[in-house]
Amino acid sequence: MAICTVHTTPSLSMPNTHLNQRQVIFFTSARKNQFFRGQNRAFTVSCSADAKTVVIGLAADSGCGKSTFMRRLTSVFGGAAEPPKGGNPDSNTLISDTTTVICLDDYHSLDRTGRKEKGVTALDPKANDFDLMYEQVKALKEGKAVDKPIYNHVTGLLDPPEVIQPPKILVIEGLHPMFDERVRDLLDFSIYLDISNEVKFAWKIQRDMAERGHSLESIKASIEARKPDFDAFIDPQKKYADAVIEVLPTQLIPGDNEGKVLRVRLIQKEGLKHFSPVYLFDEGSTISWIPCGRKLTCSYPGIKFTYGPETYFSNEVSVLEMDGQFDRLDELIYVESHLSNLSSKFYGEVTQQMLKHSDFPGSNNGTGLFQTIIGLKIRDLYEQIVAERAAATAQAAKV
Ligand SMILES: Nc1ncnc2c1ncn2[C@@H]1O[C@H](COP(=O)(O)OP(=O)(O)OP(=O)(O)O)[C@@H](O)[C@H]1O
Ligand SMILES: O=C(CO)[C@H](O)[C@H](O)COP(=O)(O)O
Repeated sequence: MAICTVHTTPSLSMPNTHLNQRQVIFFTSARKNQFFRGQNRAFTVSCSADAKTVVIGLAADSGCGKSTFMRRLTSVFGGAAEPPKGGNPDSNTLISDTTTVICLDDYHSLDRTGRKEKGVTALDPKANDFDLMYEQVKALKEGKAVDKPIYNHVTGLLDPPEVIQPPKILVIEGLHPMFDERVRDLLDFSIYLDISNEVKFAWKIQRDMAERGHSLESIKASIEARKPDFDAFIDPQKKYADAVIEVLPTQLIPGDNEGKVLRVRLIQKEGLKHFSPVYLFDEGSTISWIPCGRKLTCSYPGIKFTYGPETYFSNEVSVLEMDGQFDRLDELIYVESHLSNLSSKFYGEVTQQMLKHSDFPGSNNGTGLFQTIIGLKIRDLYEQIVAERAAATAQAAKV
């Protein structure tokens, strides 16, 4: 769909008829620059700029909560996300009314055997096709469908491609959304999930031992084997992110390394056009707040919020931090009422979203809270961009 202008001309048979000279309508871009002749008038359709897809990048190592974040984000827009209908059952793509989430593993240029033969990991840029990633994200952003490859995580092979239509919001999630400068420049907003080694280890053990039957030694070995490439190619992307969710062990329990109680920091870049950071109490000031008391039930070790300005990789940021976990999620409304710039559509929307997905990992702590907040921020960013485009088109029509 494109936003187009219809130029009407007086009818050839009725040259003095007063007609609207221009009208802004929605038209398929296939009709662009065509000439039509109606009953009493002739008109052409010209499209100054095609309506573009908003592109969001989400970077993180494997097993760091990308899928959970995506489920929270999709829910903010309503509707469930599903794999392409009738397609490859092992597709990594998730489509909803508003969003399409593509997994960048699909741009692995080497399959599992190829990586083994060449002695490279999936994190190594040599195992990924950044030219194709750039071309296809660019095409989707311009409103063109693409034939995207599929990396099959079950077989470790590259499957035949699937057609991806340009959505309203395209999320590219995976190991390298901000690695290649050309791809990075296509992003309207970028997020990095920065999970500390201790916490990553605890989550991996929980998932891969409990749910996938791996041994403790094999989990340790896999983390160690990936670490050099993670440090070289994945971690450095966080300096480009507009928002970083940093997950660390709690500071409320001295010496804790269980990874159950978490300290989570939402690092938000200042000065972006379509994003204004969430703040606690008083924008720009430094705050420390322990909300436990009459309105918020807290068992040991309690909850502590902090907020304030910082510098992150030479960028001015504001950081909202939550250490600890909620006992009763419905009481989150008390915390929500003290946060500003949430981009919610009604009072209590953050709490409502969190309650709706109370079974998702991290719903009782800052990971779930900050993922939900960023979900609302992405909706707001999308709505701002769409409104700006509509205003620009209306203005062009007036001129
Ligand atoms: N906020 C959280 N709190 C606790 N555990 C979490 C959290 N987020 C994720 N996990 C754990 O990590 C596992 C992986 O989460 P998720 O599937 O969302 O990550 P992912 O980055 O999409 O993983 P992959 O890339 O391997 O598919 C979950 O099954 C859960 O055990
Ligand atoms: O880091 C990863 C991204 O999710 C995977 O390890 C990578 O895609 C390789 O996949 P596989 O485990 O199928 O070899």
